[in-house]
Amino acid sequence: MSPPAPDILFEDVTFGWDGKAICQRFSLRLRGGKTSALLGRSGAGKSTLLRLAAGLLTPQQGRITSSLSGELAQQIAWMGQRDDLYPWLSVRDNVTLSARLNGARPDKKRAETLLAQVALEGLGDARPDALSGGMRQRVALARTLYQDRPVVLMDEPFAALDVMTRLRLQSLTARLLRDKTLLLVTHDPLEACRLAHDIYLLDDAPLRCRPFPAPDGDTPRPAQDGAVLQAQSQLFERLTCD
Ligand SMILES: Nc1ncnc2c1ncn2[C@@H]1O[C@H](COP(=O)(O)OP(=O)(O)OP(=O)(O)O)[C@@H](O)[C@H]1O
Repeated sequence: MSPPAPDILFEDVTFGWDGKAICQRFSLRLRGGKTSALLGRSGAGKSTLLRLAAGLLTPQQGRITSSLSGELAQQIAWMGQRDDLYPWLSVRDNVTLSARLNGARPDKKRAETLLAQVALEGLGDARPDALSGGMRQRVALARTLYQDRPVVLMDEPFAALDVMTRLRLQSLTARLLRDKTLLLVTHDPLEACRLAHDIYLLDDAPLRCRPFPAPDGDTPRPAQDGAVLQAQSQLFERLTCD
């Protein structure tokens, strides 16, 4: 059995680009096994925070740790706005890419099971170019699940999709990543209100984090639910008025 998904702790993290501070003594605890959404103005520093958590950038001060023992970077899977599928590999080989990169034997059966879970059954031999944008993002989701990491970082994963595809993928993501610690950067207040247990608004650099009350209830919350729509409109107001 996998260990429970860990809390992620940002402690007094300071980081800047070219002398411009993005965060100064920034602290935040992400609850293990829950989805936290980060929203804020473009350029506030949301992606920088994700990259710090992933170990792609190093804090100039402070630290980012997991409540599980071991290195946080090894506990993380990443999914971004672009699917980054390799066009010369089949869909199945894209899903099992992490095994190839680690010199492990790709588990084709598991890849097929995951493709079925994202409703792409039988498409393992297809090339990514033959798929729609929504299908490609579902392959990217299967690739993320294949890594079976307890923490998933998502940077605007559905931003490039049409609204109906986006809603479907949000629901699928919430179901398939239910037990993970998920940190989701999004510009979409509805996405945050449907998927997140904890919502944070980020002020411009140097970052300050303000909690916003997420609607009650299990995720994915229905997009047409009254409480979800009300929270979405309040969140939209906070984002546009601040
Ligand atoms: N590689 C880099 N070199 C220098 N500055 C950078 C680099 N990457 C990001 N920045 C700067 O850091 C700031 C925060 O960028 P970041 O991408 O984290 O913001 P964001 O909140 O994710 O924005 P968006 O919502 O538009 O994606 C911006 O001013 C950006 O120009």
